[in-house]
Amino acid sequence: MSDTDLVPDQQALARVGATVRERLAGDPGIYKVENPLAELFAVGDFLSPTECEKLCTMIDEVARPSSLHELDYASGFRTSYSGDLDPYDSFVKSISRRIDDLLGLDPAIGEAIQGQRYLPGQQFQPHNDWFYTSEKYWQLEEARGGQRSWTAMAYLNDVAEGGETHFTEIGIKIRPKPGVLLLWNNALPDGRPNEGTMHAGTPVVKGAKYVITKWYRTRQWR
Ligand SMILES: O=C(O)CCC(=O)C(=O)O
Ligand SMILES: [Fe+2]
Repeated sequence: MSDTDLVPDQQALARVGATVRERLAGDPGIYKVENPLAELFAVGDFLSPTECEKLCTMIDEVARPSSLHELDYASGFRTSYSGDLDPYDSFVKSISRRIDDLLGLDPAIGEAIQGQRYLPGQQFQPHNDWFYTSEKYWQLEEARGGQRSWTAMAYLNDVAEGGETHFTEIGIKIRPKPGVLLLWNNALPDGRPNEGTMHAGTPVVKGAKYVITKWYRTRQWR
C-alpha cells in the first residue's frame, strides 16, 4: 500500500482496471453487459465442449467442501465443493494462459484456477470477491499478492435448473451456458472496491453445476 492510497492497493487496482478495460475494448469477441454499476463482460464459446468436459472431470478429483478452505465464510454460506486445479498440469496451464492473454494481465498476478461444483441445494450466497481489509485474514492476503482486481469465471456444463449467477445489485441473473466466460472488475475505475459487484451462485435445483474461477490480484500472487 502506497501512502497516497486511500484504501489498500487503490492505485494498483485503478491501474489494473485501466489495463484490462483497454484490452477488452479492442476485442470484438467480448460482449459488454451494459449496466450502470460495474464493468461486466461475457465471452461466448471461450472453452470448447471437450475442454469443459475435461475440466469437470478434474474438478471431481479435487473438489472438497468449500467451507474448509474459506476462513471467512460461515457454514451454509458456501455449500459448493471446490478445489484448485493443478497449476503445473499442461492443460490447466494452457487454459490459464488463455485467460491471462484475454485480459492482457501479467500471469504472475493470477491465482491458481479454482474449480467448483454445486449439487442440488448447494449455493454460494451473495458476496464480493475482494478481501475485506478490516478482517484478520487480510494480513495474510496482503502478503500473498494484495487485493483482488478482476474475476474470470467460466461455466462448464448445462444446469437442468437453478444455479444462475445473480448480480444482486445490478439485478441480473446469468444462466449457466457451457463454454461462456464472465469477466468483471471488482473495483471501481478509481480503485475503490465496487459494492455493485455483489453476486451469488444461486442454489442448484436440478442437475449439477461446474465452474472454474480465476481471480487476479494487484501484485505477484504466492
Ligand atoms: O457459481 C457462481 O455462479 C458464482 C461463483 C462465485 O461467485 C465465485 O467463484 O466467486
Ligand atoms: Fe464470487
